[in-house]
Amino acid sequence: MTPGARVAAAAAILDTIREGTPAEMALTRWARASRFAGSKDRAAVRDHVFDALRRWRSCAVLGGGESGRARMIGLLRGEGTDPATLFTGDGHAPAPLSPAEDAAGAPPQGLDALDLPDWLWPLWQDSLGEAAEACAETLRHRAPVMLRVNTARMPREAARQALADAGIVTVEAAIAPTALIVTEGARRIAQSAPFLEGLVELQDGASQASICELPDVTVEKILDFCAGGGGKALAMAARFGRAVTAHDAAPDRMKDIPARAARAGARIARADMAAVQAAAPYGLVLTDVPCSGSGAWRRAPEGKWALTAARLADLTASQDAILDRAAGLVAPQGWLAYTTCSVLDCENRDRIDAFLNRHPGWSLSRDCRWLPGPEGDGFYLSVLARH
Ligand SMILES: C[S@@+](CC[C@H](N)C(=O)[O-])C[C@H]1O[C@@H](n2cnc3c(N)ncnc32)[C@H](O)[C@@H]1O
Repeated sequence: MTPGARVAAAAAILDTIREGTPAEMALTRWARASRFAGSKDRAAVRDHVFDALRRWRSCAVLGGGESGRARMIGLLRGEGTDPATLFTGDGHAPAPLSPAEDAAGAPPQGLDALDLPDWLWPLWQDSLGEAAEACAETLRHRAPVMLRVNTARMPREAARQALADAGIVTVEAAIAPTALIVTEGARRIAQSAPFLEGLVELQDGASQASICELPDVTVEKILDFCAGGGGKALAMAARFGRAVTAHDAAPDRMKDIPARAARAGARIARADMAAVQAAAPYGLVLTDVPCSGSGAWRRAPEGKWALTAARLADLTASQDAILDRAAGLVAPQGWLAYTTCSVLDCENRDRIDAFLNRHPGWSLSRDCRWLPGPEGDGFYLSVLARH
C-alpha cells in the first residue's frame, strides 16, 4: 500500500469507530477484508488510527470536522505534514482536499489542545496540580514498548544481549531494575527466543516498579486477587522466587496464565473464591483493581473518551468493595497492596483514606505514584499493613 492508501484506510476505520465499533474490532475487520495489506501496512494503519484516537479532539479542530477524513487531515497537520502530499487522489490515496477543506481547521486551544474531555479537567487538575498539562500532553503520544526481564532466570544485561541476538535492541530503564525499553525490533518480540523461553515478558515500566516496591515476604503465602492475564502474578513470582495464587472474578481472563507461567518457570496456581478462602490467610494480597486506566491512555486511548462521571463512580465503588473483600484474606501482620493504572486521586489515595476510615487496625505503609513518561505509564501503589 502507498502511504496515501494507508491514510485512506485509517480514515475509513475511524469512521466505523465513530459509529461505535471498538478500535481493535474495526482494525481486525479491515485487515480481514484487506488481504492485500502486508504486515507493515497493517502496522502503519494501526499507528494512524491510534494516533488519531489519542488526539481525537485536536485532530477534529485541526482538520475542520468530525469525520475520519477530517481527523486524518488534522492528524497530518498536527504532525507538520501538508495533507496535500498524501491526499492526491492517485491510486487508492484519498481525494485531494477541496477548497473548503483547505480553508477549514484552526489551531486547537485549551482542552482541545490537551485532548482531554471537558468534564474531567477539574478532577485532572486537582489530582495532578502543576503536572496536569504536561501529563495530558504525554498521553497524546505513543507509549514506549517495555519488557520485564525475568531476573529469576537471567540478569538484565544478559537478557539484553539475548534480545540483541534476536534483532531486538533495548536500553536499560532506571524506573525498575528489571525494565528494558525496546528501541528497535519491537515487532519481533513475540516470535523471539528470549520471549518464547520466558526470559522476558511485555510489561510496562511502572507496573514493574510497583512490584519492586512491595514489602519483602519470605515464608507467607502470596495472593494476586485481580490477576487478569497474570502480569503482576508473574512479576511477583520472579521477585519473591515463590509460588503465587492467582484469582480473578472473571476466570476466563486468567486463561493464558498456565502457558505464561510455564515459559517463565513460575509456580502460579489459579484459584476460585472458595479455594482462595480455604487457603487464607495470606501474608501479601495484591489487588490490581479495575480502574479508568487514565495513566495508560497512551496504550488504550479509547478509554479517555469512553469514561464518564457515572462510570468513574461505579469504578470507585467496586474498588472499595474489592479492598474490603481482600482485606479479610490478609494474615495478622500481613500486607494488602492496592494498585491502579490511574493518576486520579479519587481512584488512588482517596480510596485508601476511605479504607483506613472503614478499617481500624490497618495503617498505610507505602504510597507511590508514577506519572506517565518515557519509562512507563501513570500508576499508583499503596501498601497497607495489618496490625
Ligand atoms: C487491572 S485488571 C488486572 C490486570 C492484571 N493484574 C495484570 O497485571 O495483567 C483488573 C482485573 O480485576 C478483575 N476483577 C474485577 N472485579 C473483581 C473482583 N470483585 N474480584 C476479583 N477480581 C476482579 C477483572 O476481571 C480484571 O481482570
